[in-house]
Amino acid sequence: MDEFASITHWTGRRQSAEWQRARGVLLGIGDDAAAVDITGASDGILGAKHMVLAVDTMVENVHFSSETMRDEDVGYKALAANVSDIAAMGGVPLHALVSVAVPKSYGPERMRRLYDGLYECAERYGVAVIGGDTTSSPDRLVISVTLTGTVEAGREVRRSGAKPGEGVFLTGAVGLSAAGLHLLLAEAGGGGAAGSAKQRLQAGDVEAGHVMPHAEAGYLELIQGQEQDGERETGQSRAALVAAHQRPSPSVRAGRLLLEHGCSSLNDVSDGVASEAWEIAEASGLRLVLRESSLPLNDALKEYGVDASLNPQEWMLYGGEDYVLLGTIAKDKLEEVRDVFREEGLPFFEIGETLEGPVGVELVRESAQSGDERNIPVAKRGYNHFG
Ligand SMILES: Nc1ncnc2c1ncn2[C@@H]1O[C@H](COP(=O)(O)OP(=O)(O)O)[C@@H](O)[C@H]1O
Ligand SMILES: Cc1ncc(C[n+]2csc(CCOP(=O)(O)OP(=O)(O)O)c2C)c(N)n1
Ligand SMILES: [Mg+2]
Repeated sequence: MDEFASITHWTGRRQSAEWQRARGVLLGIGDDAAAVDITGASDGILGAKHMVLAVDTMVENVHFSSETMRDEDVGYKALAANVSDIAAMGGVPLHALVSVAVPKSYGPERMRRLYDGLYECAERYGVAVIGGDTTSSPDRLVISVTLTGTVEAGREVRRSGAKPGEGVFLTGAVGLSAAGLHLLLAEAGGGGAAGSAKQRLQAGDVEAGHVMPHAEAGYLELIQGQEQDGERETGQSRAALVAAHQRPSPSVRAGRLLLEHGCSSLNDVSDGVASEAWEIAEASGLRLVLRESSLPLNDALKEYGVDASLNPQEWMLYGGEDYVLLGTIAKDKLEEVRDVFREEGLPFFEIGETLEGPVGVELVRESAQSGDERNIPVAKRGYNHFG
């Protein structure tokens, strides 16, 4: 199959012209460039709007491998990671351009499966696929997605908008994706150690009083002693962790609600809560204090951590690829937001607060015995491609 036939094989007859027109698409795949009219898009935005744009790339053996992701998952997640960036601006995702560099080992059927997953995500979030680029690759698959979205003019939610004295929240569970990756690599054999290498602390972190590594006492023992909430089917936890890794659910609806209710900053959790919290703290010039007992410890994560004798807090703070939103909002707005999220059946976890500088991120740990509290500095680290 030549290049053009391949593109048609992957993308042809996936989205009707009518469906795309509702997203403002005037001209889709097939010409030198696509043409769109964002003012004509039915995106639910009334009045003046601005465009928000994001791009994210996934590289085989960096972001995924044949052991961790099926081809469908790669396509799904490549788009989902971008959808999450648009959600983190409070925006509505609209148009995607997809660039792929394809090795010989990926025949037409594998690429078609990749696009099955990509279009599944596109349908779920209402994204029109309007173009892309195709090249060969000597060795590994690379997929890069560029996504547009819209947001009420001048209302995009930035990282820099947090103010001292606000609440800090998460729109979903964290740590599951990293635990899912650990599990998949461990099951693949031999990869478990390699997979957790990134999750180990550098020696210096412990002396510096940073959050303890998996082997250290405290959190793991604490949660080991806790009751599990009810019986869990074997495999249920595994499925939850694997799904979180392979099929993230970006918080678009949550982002829209948060914008509407005047949240002051948002960041999506791609590199880990610690890293994203540091980005908000630095951009906004304040201290961000998280409460250890308020971090949402998911049952499946807890169970896997206990089984693997690894501290799930490591995954929660430093794992990444959760694609939920971390943000801040004035405390007097918390109650209405809490209610709205409950009504819509969306998770909303209040995990800390912002204080006046110096810039940094801390974790308040309460002693189980004495009830004493101490603040532990949270290391500024997360997934780093050049680390
Ligand atoms: N991987 C892809 N996924 C989706 N659309 C693609 C992809 N590659 C190319 N396209 C689209 O197919 C059409 C033809 O692409 P191409 O032959 O690369 O055009 P050109 O030679 O003008 O760059 C364009 O509309 C382009 O946006
Ligand atoms: C096989 C494999 N090894 C390691 C990882 C872990 N990993 C790769 S990239 C990444 C962070 C997110 O990627 P990035 O490109 O930094 O996303 P961005 O911040 O640009 O959205 C993580 C945790 C993985 N997903 N798969
Ligand atoms: Mg990026």
